[in-house]
Amino acid sequence: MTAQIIDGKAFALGLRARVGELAAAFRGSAGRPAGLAVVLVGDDPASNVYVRSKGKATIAANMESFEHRLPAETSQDDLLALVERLNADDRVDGILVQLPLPAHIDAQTIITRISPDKDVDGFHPVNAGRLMTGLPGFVPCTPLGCLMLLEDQLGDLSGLDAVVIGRSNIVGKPMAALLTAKSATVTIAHSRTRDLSSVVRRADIIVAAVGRADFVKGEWIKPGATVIDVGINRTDEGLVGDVDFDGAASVAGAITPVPGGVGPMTIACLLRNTLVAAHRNAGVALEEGAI
Ligand SMILES: Nc1nc2c(c(=O)[nH]1)N[C@@H](CN(C=O)c1ccc(C(=O)N[C@@H](CCC(=O)O)C(=O)O)cc1)CN2
Repeated sequence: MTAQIIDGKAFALGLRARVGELAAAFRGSAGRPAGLAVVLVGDDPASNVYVRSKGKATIAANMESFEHRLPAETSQDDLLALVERLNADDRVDGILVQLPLPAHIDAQTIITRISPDKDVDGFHPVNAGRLMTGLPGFVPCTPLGCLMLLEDQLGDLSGLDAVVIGRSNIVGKPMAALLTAKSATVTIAHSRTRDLSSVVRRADIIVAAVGRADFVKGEWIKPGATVIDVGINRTDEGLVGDVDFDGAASVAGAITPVPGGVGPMTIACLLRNTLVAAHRNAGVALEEGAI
């Protein structure tokens, strides 16, 4: 193996500690803690674990956690009514509805009802528009975490060739927007991309977010490239990413592992976004570049 392993777990712990210190200071100046409401509908086992981790991480970061666990048969109208109550609750700075939702609920309808100023997931169309136009807003946590790891690894990204594999609203599209804003030359590849291996071979940065185990092969990777693996695929061999790790690690310059790479950054960035939301909502200044 030649690649350096990018330790997302360690980076996330550092970020969480910084957010925790700033959240304690916020509590002092605002006279209340920053608050995050997390809503889980149903009993998906992985979602259940993520929601529990988010609650624990919120409390450990000196913030208040409001957890709402609703039965799988909750109606869309009842969920919308809860979102409206959370929008109006001054103790709540950030609202997150855990995805996926049960099939009878339209996720986009729910996301669009969250106040954009409490949308710490950054999924609301207003925040997507702010990201595209360079206005301050909330950036989805997973791509924000990927960007932090990339900048920590490579420094200035300008002029680098980046390929984002996957075009979801949650990862692929915001990731491409973030890399574009950093002046990388960005290609979004997807299931209809012709000759994907050649497209990937040009890239200095590869972000794989396809949701298919071991999809990206080592032979596709340019020697020395930086590989960010967003995939979390549960297989008989355990948890694996979208990148064939062993193949890629023998050619890449640096690579994120699964687990322990991008995943932990998602929750750390959620806490970061909640802290930013709390400062904005309470009118308390947060020093530029503090986190
Ligand atoms: N409303 C949202 N729903 C979902 C999001 C999201 O950002 N907002 N992202 C994912 C799930 N997710 C957080 O919600 C998440 C996924 C993975 C991890 C993580 O730390 N993964 C570990 C492995 C943990 C495991 O064994 O499963 C790792 O990669 O090291 C944290 C959060 C979908 N839904």
